Amino acid sequence: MEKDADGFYHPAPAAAPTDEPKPEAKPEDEEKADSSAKTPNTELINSNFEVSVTLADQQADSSSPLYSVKTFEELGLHKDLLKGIYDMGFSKPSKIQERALPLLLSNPPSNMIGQSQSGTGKTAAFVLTMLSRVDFNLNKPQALCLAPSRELARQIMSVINVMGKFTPVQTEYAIKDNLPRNTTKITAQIIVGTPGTMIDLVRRRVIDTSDMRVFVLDEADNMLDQDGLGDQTIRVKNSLPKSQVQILLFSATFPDHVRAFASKFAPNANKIELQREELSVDNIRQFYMDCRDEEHKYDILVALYTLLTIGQSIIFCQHRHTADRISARMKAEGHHVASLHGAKDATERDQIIDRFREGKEKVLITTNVIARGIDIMQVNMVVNYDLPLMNERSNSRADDVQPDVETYIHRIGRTGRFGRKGISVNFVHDRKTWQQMQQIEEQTGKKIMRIETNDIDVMEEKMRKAMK
Ligand SMILES: Nc1ncnc2c1ncn2[C@@H]1O[C@H](COP(=O)(O)OP(=O)(O)OP(=O)(O)O)[C@@H](O)[C@H]1O
Repeated sequence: MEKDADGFYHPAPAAAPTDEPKPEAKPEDEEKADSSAKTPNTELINSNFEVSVTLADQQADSSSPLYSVKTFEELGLHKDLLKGIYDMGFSKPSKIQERALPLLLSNPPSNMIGQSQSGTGKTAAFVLTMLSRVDFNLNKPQALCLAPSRELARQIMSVINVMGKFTPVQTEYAIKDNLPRNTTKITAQIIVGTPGTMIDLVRRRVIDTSDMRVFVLDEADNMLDQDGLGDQTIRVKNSLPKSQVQILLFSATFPDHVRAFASKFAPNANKIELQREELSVDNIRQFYMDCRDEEHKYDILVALYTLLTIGQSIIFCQHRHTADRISARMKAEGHHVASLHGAKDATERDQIIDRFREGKEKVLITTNVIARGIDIMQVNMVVNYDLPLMNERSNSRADDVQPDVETYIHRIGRTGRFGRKGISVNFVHDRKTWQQMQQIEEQTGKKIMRIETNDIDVMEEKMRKAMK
């Protein structure tokens, strides 16, 4: 593969991904699903994704009707919780919920490791479990939920508050700059937060863990990874009573290097998972655009601006300074964009994500900080301005840096929520990024199609077609 006359890197002809998006079989209710961001796509509820269930109790019969439910009523939930579920507009459990909920809610409580694609209803499953396990008459912490970012913790909290709105549940955050410094005791039943703040509150005994019943790790692979938040998460777990706590690990991805540890962390867990190839959903159409160099990436992003604002879009950069730099430049050129990353202070982060969630901002330029879990239905485009990369180790040659396939799957999963359509675009600009994209393609088993960038009008037309 060499640079051509236009300065682009192209694949060898035999391996060339086709220019034209493949026609896709339209799900029957596609039009309906697209017509309103509020109408869930029943494709996901009816989908044939193979959900594999491994029961911790080998004697149990996984084909028993007890292990799969078609309605929320069958779960024997309290009527106030059922009301909350229906109030959210959920009529039936999703595929993963069908299998997960009976196991999550059965007694005695058992641990679970649940893996299914982004946007398939994992959050609702573990929130329902927390809400149905706590005793509302006891004013003590009984469920802890950890997430890797404050944005995700706040989102999970909003699901708890909506689903639990007909119950007397009390909730509290364990996120930075939220609790008054002189707080001595949290009496709320469910606490959601990030690991650093949570361990701090546990250590200072602001959170008494003696009555804990449920411990949830959302984005669990990231939370257990030693390169990530592993240490702090383990410390939180070690503060919990040794028995009685139901441990729930959920993520769209569980790479091999955390899989074994996850099984130790949540011993005897029931496991629900999908094949890796099925993890990036088919309703997200993936493209790449080849750019001549870094500067050309910026030009292409600007050329895409109109398309980015048709719905909402998220632009992912590898570094905070890139997010700041391109957003400042775009703003100076009169475009309306927002940027969000971990170096901004808590209040600003909250304001930015809230404005984006409310649709007041249409384009969000960010880093991996919101690659996971963030659920905003109107996001119909994700741009990987920089491909996600594994931690660049100081001693590794630039050429050796591997793509971070898990993060890629999570990033593109910010669109195509709950079976809706979405598109993702990767910018490649040299041999190295091209190879990294090929590795992503190989490892996810999903084709990434090329979109020409030579002629902006043609590019725009192709994108518009793909977005329909
Ligand atoms: N049974 C249901 N019926 C209708 N909508 C649902 C149902 N379950 C979940 N949803 C909606 O689908 C969207 C995605 O769900 P959720 O955020 O739970 O996905 P997730 O699997 O946790 O995603 P991620 O892996 O990205 O964290 C949410 O907006 C949620 O409200």
